[in-house]
Amino acid sequence: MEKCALITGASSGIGAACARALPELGWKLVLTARREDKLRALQQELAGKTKVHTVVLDVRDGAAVAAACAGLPPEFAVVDLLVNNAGLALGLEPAHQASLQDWETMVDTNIKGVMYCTRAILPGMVARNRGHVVNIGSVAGSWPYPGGNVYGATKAFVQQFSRNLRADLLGTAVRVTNIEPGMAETEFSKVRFKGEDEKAQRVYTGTEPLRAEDIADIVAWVASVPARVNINNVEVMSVNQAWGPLAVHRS
Ligand SMILES: NC(=O)C1=CN([C@@H]2O[C@H](COP(=O)(O)OP(=O)(O)OC[C@H]3O[C@@H](n4cnc5c(N)ncnc54)[C@H](OP(=O)(O)O)[C@@H]3O)[C@@H](O)[C@H]2O)C=CC1
Ligand SMILES: N[C@@H](C=O)C(=O)O
Repeated sequence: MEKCALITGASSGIGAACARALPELGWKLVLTARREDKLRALQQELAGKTKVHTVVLDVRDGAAVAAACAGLPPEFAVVDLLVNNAGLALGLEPAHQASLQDWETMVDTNIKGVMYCTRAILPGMVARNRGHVVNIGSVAGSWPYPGGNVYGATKAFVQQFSRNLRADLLGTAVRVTNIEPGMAETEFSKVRFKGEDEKAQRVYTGTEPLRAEDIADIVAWVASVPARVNINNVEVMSVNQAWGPLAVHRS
């Protein structure tokens, strides 16, 4: 049976890599993000591999999330895998200098976006007594670093929300997994440094970070273990990174 996965933030990085990895395991896809051109290009790339429906969606807009999830075409309406991946970090300033607007954007995207999407999709999963919510947290949710202030705190929310969802879902067959990647080379740093490409590139210079595909492989794995198994939490770093986001070995 072809099952349907809904991925937020599918227009680049880890979300796009998940979209490329899941069809091999028989998943059809609902791909969402704000950049329609990127979604369409990915839909074209995946033509012939699986069925793909795209939805332009800003996860910060709770009403839009609810409407989009309620209005999926019948072929995509039964979502068995929700990948809450859309997220971002903005800025690396210490708390006393950081932009409040950046903080609000991170809270709205990384916390409220995950809440809105989960709340929209979860009732169907519970009613069918099957489904899986995979949240993309971060090592920044457990490990502090200078400038990580609100970004890390949003990912700590994702970690504890994932655990508390498990508590609420006990007695159902619905699974919840929190995946916490370390540094992965995606558009993440470009977004964080707001187009200051040199700063963004410096993050990945002299080291070999994770690739988006590495995280997508983990998403595919946690979704394909036997239904009796719930992988609660996966913390994954490049071999060149140790105890936290700034503990990166560079040659
Ligand atoms: N790269 C890294 O080192 C790490 C990343 N992560 C997490 O992984 C996740 C994916 O990031 P990554 O792939 O690295 O970065 P990218 O910047 O490559 O991808 C982020 C995705 O999120 C989407 N997105 C951002 N804001 C919104 C929004 N308001 N509404 C809908 N979609 C949105 C973007 O799409 P669009 O702009 O088109 O809306 C894009 O598809 C994030 O949650 C991030 O925090 C965790 C640990 C490490
Ligand atoms: N690697 C990032 C993860 O989320 C970070 O710099 O915090």
